[in-house]
Amino acid sequence: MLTVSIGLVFFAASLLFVEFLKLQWKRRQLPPGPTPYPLFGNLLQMKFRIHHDILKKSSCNMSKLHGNIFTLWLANTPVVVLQGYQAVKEGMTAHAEEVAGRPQNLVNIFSKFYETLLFGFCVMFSNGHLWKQQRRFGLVTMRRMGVGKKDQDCQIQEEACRLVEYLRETNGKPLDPTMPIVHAVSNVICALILGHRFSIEDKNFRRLIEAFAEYHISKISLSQVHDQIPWFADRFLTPCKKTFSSVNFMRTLLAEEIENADATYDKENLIQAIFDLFLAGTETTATTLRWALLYMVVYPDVQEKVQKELDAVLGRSNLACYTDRKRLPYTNAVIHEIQRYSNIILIALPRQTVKDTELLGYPIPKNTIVLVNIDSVLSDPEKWETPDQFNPGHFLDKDGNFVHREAFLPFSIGSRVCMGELLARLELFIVFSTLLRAFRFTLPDGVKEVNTKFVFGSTMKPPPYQLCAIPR
Ligand code: HEM
Repeated sequence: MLTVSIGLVFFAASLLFVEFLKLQWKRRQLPPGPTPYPLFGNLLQMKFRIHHDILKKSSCNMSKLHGNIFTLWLANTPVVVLQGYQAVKEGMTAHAEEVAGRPQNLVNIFSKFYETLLFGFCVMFSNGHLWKQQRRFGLVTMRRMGVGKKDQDCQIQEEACRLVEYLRETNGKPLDPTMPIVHAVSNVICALILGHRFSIEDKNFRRLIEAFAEYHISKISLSQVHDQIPWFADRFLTPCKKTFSSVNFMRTLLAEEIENADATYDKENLIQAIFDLFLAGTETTATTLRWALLYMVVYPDVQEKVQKELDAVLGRSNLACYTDRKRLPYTNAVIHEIQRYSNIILIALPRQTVKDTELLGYPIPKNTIVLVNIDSVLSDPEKWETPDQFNPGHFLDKDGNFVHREAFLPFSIGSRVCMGELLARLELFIVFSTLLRAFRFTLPDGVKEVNTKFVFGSTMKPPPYQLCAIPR
């Protein structure tokens, strides 16, 4: 009996050893990185989590050890990580088309669950012709609907003014600004792509927003259960059922909207394009605006300076337009610093090489996953004077003029750069300026300290907080 056990242990150890050698052979041409082990790759070193703290610490250490491009193994899948401005810029632009894919087999990095939810052709995760078609369609739709034109300013101004009205009704009492901000941002997208806004009381609108929130909080653990036993999850797991029912509701509502608009486009394609813009465009912008208000209560001197500049340049009555940013260098710098410092997307959506290519001198085979560490760019010590401090001075010269910084890449870079960058910039500028002209934001009485440590998720959100909007 003992001999059989020893034999089995020896056999298993030999298998593991062969696997170990195979792994070392496979990694010989890839960028360097920590030694991967059979079955787990580097997951043991990463404590089985792609968590920010771990990634920040380990990627800093790894870039010190291995340079600004290194390979991590998630089980037996190699993932090449680009770290810091120089590596990200070069890696994403030198052969932009060759790193423009998304991992086809999302099971490896996300899950079958998400693939099912996204119906396989969401612009964010599609590839090749389908991606090009969806991306072009989305961009043309946004342009046709006026993004970047004067009309778009008016739509955003209208939402900003309604947000002001809503906050005014609170009479300076403490409130969590999350829902009013989400309503405002969602209505900008509705007005843009559906041609009308919704009243906050509208049942469908409320359900639509809840459905998107439901979608965003669907957990990785949930997806893993769904992947293993889909029939069970679909029938008996309430969060799973809720997520799918939310997605179905969203798509049905969008289908009805298109029906009413008598559209002549390919219906499925159009639903997906609208869905994408909603999915990618609401949470990101709303989360940034929530950080913006939080930083204003944490840094009241910055808030006061913005308000002084807004009063001096725009007076008390004019509405803020996007072109005004040129006359408002301090306000513009503060908005940029809010985006840099809040850094809501630590790592861009995963990329995949679509053919054999080269990244920073290393040959990278087709179908290799590439991660762009945006966090490491927005806090690159070689590019920012005080990377770990909230400092609007990062975007100002010594005379107080606004300066563009090449390492400001919150929307990523390359062929798959954020499609909604312009819309997001418009929204952030107009909503932020309108709110700061109307209110002084303060902490509720008795609250002396605020937690600014982000909550890890699909975007890095501020922890729930309350503030008072005191009319100016
Ligand atoms: C503050 C707000 C926003 C931030 C920080 C942000 C950031 C990003 C980032 C980092 C990516 C990944 C790019 C890559 O893979 O390299 C992305 C992709 C994308 N974003 Fe945004 N985004 C914002 C707002 C928006 C808005 C308002 C929209 C649309 C209305 C939008 C639509 C998209 C789409 C469709 C993609 C996928 C592009 C593709 O795969 O080709 N985003 N965004």
